[in-house]
Amino acid sequence: MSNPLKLGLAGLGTVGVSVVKRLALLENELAMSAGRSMRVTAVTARSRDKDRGVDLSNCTWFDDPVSLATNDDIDVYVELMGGDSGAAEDSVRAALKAGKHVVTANKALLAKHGNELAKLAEENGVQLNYEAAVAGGIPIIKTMREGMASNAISRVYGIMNGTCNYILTRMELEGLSFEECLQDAQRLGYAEADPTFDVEGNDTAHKLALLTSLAFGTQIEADSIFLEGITSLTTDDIKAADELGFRIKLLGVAQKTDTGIEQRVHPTMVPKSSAIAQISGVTNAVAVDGDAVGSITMSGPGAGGDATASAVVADLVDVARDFKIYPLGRPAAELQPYVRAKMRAHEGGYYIRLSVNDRPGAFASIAQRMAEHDISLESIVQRRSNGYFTNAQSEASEVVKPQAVVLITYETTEEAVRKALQQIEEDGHISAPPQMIRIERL
Ligand SMILES: NC(=O)C1=CN([C@@H]2O[C@H](COP(=O)(O)OP(=O)(O)OC[C@H]3O[C@@H](n4cnc5c(N)ncnc54)[C@H](OP(=O)(O)O)[C@@H]3O)[C@@H](O)[C@H]2O)C=CC1
Ligand SMILES: N[C@@H](CCO)C(=O)O
Repeated sequence: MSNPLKLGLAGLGTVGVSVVKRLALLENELAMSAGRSMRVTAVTARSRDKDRGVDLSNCTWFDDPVSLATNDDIDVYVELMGGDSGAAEDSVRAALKAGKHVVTANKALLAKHGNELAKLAEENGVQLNYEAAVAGGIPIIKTMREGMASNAISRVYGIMNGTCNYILTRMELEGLSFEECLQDAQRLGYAEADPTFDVEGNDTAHKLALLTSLAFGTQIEADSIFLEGITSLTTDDIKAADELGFRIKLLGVAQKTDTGIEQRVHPTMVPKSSAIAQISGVTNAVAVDGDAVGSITMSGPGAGGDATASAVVADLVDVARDFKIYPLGRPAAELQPYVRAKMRAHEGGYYIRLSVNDRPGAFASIAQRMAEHDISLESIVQRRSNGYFTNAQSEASEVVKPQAVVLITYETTEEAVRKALQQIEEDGHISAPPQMIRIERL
């Protein structure tokens, strides 16, 4: 057997510690399948004194990630700190330039700098592996980059953030508040260091940006992604979706259209009977449509120490086996420029919740605005609220009853819906900004 593969590990948090444990637990099995043993020889984190619950006594401690990344005594730099700049960026760049293989779970870094980092890895003849960066334990990078290499891919979509799916599932099934669910997701190690990245959709966008590049052979272009998170969703929306036969999921979708590639991340209503609606808790699911295979869907744990460590260690096994592949599936110089499809041209059904002031003519006016933009309504659900309030725009003495009205549209365009809603707001018949959720009949 060859010499051990020496690993320098930066980051000893949820994922880093799970990687150390998994390497120790499966030491012999991994050595057999990889053809050589793997050993963590050097580590870094912010705090040297913290008890991590793992034995690091044989590892050299580094205060500085860049020094670790470039140290002569490591073969692979394993970056598990997170962040799209600073220590993560500097150390990964330094490692690649120093001829070290890099394994990382850092989708934020790759979404921002992936094109350059892939090029740097190629120039230095080393691997840049990042299976853990997308959908945790699901081997979606390998599936798309290797297993589906002979397919022309037309669409990739899915639930790619465990924290959001965990929150939405518990809000729906247990009626818990958003904050309670988020705190639990943080306690369980699912959320990002800054959880706004999860709930505002950025984390899904980072992952989608990587899958888009693999799917269409284009440069990574995360800044062009249409982005809406789950923070504006209310329990009323979740209940209304349920009553109408839908479930709300945060989806990332990338698909080819006539005008370019659409990349979007937003809460989506999916029919309860669809496969994606059955994905609950921290589980992720990614579906890929290819011309030869039709549609392939993979589901599995999208976050958490063990699941993510599974992907990190698989990447390490690839390095140990000396498996070579272009990080983005083709030479970085051959990636095509990304051409963005306009979100306003997006076609689909829409859920619209309006808080309508119950005055004569309000409903007729709303229906008229919809008709003016050729929007056909599949259903209208009207619910009287328990309370009354005084409408600021009405006479001081006038008391109006707000009514929650939910409209479900047939297929229409984003442009039409946005224009109609803008006019409805200007008409003054609603007491709060409209809620709009896209429907995907998967
Ligand atoms: N948690 C998950 O389920 C998943 C996470 N990821 C990604 O994996 C990476 C790590 O995530 P996770 O383990 O959850 O994060 P944690 O916050 O749990 O751990 C981060 C670790 O990095 C160390 N660290 C942070 N900044 C520095 C720095 N400047 N110098 C040295 N060490 C530093 C921290 O040190 P200290 O402990 O001393 O503070 C900590 O040990 C991120 O990129 C994340 O997006 C990917 C998939 C799933
Ligand atoms: N915070 C991320 C971790 C996995 O990438 C999530 O919840 O999905």
